[in-house]
Amino acid sequence: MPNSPPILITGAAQRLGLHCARRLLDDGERVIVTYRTEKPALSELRERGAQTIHADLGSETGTLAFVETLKASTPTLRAIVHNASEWIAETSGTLAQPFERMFNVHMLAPYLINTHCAEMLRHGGPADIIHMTDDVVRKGSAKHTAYCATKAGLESLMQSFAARFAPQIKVNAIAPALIQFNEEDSIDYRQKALLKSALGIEPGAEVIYQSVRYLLDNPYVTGTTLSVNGGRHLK
Ligand SMILES: NC(=O)C1=CN([C@@H]2O[C@H](COP(=O)(O)OP(=O)(O)OC[C@H]3O[C@@H](n4cnc5c(N)ncnc54)[C@H](OP(=O)(O)O)[C@@H]3O)[C@@H](O)[C@H]2O)C=CC1
Ligand SMILES: Nc1nc2c(c(=O)[nH]1)N=C([C@H](O)[C@@H](O)CO)CN2
Repeated sequence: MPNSPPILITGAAQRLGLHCARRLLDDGERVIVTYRTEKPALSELRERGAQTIHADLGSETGTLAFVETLKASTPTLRAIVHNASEWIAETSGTLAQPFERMFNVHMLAPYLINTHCAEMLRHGGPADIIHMTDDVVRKGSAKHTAYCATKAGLESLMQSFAARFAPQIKVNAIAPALIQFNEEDSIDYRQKALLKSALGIEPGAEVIYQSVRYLLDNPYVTGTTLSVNGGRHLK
């Protein structure tokens, strides 16, 4: 869609966000991605016409600086996908600092970006905001307590913004569980994680792109959470 406003995906230099950026470019969408750390795949996205903006969404200052850069880059947006995230487990060390970091990237940044950029989505055409939460919000997490709490906050923000921005802007969440392991995950960890869902597979990032595409294309879905969890709730 060469004349359609761009889709913004935060934290899309790797993994799920990168895959969604690639697939949306395949669809002919205009794409803007943010990155905190330069990664090899960013060159490919730039060659394909994506705009890349450096953004540290770990503080109010960093997020507001990004908002200014974004507003200078485009007058309108087709969608915002809040994908940037840190997955920090509880350790015996400091508790507050990781909690603050995840609060900032999972809650404060989406809150500020949605508030400051809503007008960019009000252009008369289809407009979406998508919050990437986590299936673990359903029941809490003993090992990723602060992570889960901040993702629960992101889920709540989705509901509030859906009510506030209707009918011009649809706002939804995607709640994944075990989409793509990290390289350092051990065989034992992987085997145990796969047993936690009814379907028992590591699906890969395409299922997240399919979920994003569904929400972008469906004009009658807002204020909802799309669970992409392989049936974890059945176990
Ligand atoms: N992968 C999975 O199986 C699951 C993923 N999810 C959710 O899906 C989304 C995508 O997951 P995944 O691709 O694994 O995510 P990653 O862990 O790969 O993180 C995505 C990006 O977020 C960026 N980021 C982290 N903190 C900040 C910050 N303060 N400012 C700017 N960017 C930041 C990272 O940048 P940098 O490279 O600089 O660190 C990274 O490139 C996330 O929201 C995640 O919580 C939920 C459940 C399962
Ligand atoms: N920012 C991230 N969040 C999450 C990740 C990740 O790699 N980065 N991974 C998971 C796991 O897949 C977990 O759901 C099961 O192992 C959760 N969130």
